[in-house]
Amino acid sequence: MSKILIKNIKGLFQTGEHLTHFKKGKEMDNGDLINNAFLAIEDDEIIAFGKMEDWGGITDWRDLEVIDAEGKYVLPTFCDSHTHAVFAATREEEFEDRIKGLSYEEIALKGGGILNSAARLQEMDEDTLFEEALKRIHNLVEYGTGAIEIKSGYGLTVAAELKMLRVIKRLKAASPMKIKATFLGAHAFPKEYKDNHEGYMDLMINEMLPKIAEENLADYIDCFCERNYFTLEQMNRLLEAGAKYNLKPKVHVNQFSIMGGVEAAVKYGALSVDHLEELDENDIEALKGSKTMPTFLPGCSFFLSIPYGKARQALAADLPIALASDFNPGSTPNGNMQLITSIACVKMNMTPTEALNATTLNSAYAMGINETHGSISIGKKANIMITKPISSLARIPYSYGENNVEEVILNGKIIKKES
Ligand SMILES: N=CN[C@@H](CCC(=O)O)C(=O)O
Ligand SMILES: [Zn+2]
Repeated sequence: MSKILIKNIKGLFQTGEHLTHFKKGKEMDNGDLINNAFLAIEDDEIIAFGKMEDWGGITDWRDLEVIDAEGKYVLPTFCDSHTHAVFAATREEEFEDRIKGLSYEEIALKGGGILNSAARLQEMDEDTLFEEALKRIHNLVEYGTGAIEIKSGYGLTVAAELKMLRVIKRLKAASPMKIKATFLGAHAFPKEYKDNHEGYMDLMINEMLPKIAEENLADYIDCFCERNYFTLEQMNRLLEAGAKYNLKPKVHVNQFSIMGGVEAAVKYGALSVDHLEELDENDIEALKGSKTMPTFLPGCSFFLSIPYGKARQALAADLPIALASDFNPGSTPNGNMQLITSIACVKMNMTPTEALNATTLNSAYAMGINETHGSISIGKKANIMITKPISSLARIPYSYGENNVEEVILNGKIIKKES
């Protein structure tokens, strides 16, 4: 049995035994912070926490590892509920094209973008793809990410989509991170189906989905519902097909245009609706009282110079908000969740506490792991990060681009830094 006691914690964030599934509206500015706290871990679970003065003492000190966190904060690790972290190559050439004036949509229409990534991924063998993705996500642990959702969608053929999902399945087994897999065959229409969209829909529904279900390769289903990509009707058809295999939706909607995707996704019981750079009253009404988590991706807005989500409007309507990185080689080549909190504070006027709630408890909900992750609660997984000595929690979003995390514990084990 392994035991860790973290003592003298300057502030223990997101604590509680009976936390609701997520925080919404005004609740999001409450961090449930305990000052001068302790946290006790046994094996992979949190077994006790509270104020230092209430620490009853541990009677059995054998094999107990004590960490003194004087001047440091302890938080649940980030849950990154939206990424495309399995890919074959970066896309700097498109970055330069955009600097010279082409838009993301124009590059895609020329055959770049997602189709560019798909061509590269189709050529790469499964082992190389796996090894590179493992290194890539492991690098994120140092920045405090303890759970990650990863999508397919750079395959776009039966073989390549299955290859991507098998890689994600292998990552689940190889990484200490909690990983969820999402099938995103409906990321873009492949070139061969340019003039036969229904043919590609049939391919996904009749060939990809049954094989994915047979090998148990996906937890969720996604669709990029957007002009020049998938229509509302196509998304509905796909989500209905996914439901037959118990795949809950988590969808890309409202990145560039509003097509009714939010309302439809809520109707199909989506766990989250992601992007939302565009959001109208109708969308907000549809989300009110629903079980669907509105998820903003501020890193994408930053990198593509497109609007930021209207977080304040959503919070004023008493909605919850999750934030995720959207880590991918095209629109967001960075998975640092601390940076995501910075952009959310600076560009979306979220408070540091709101941003930290949105990247822990609420994003855990948005990837379906809130029963075990996303807060400091007894019985939850011991997935925590210890900051460097810092003046306040606001320092995390404030010092944008800096790594304020000193140590990460996943499943009760201290993660060693790569040398
Ligand atoms: N918008 C759709 N998918 C990704 C970008 C994919 C890419 O450009 O490779 C996103 O969420 O931003
Ligand atoms: Zn995405």
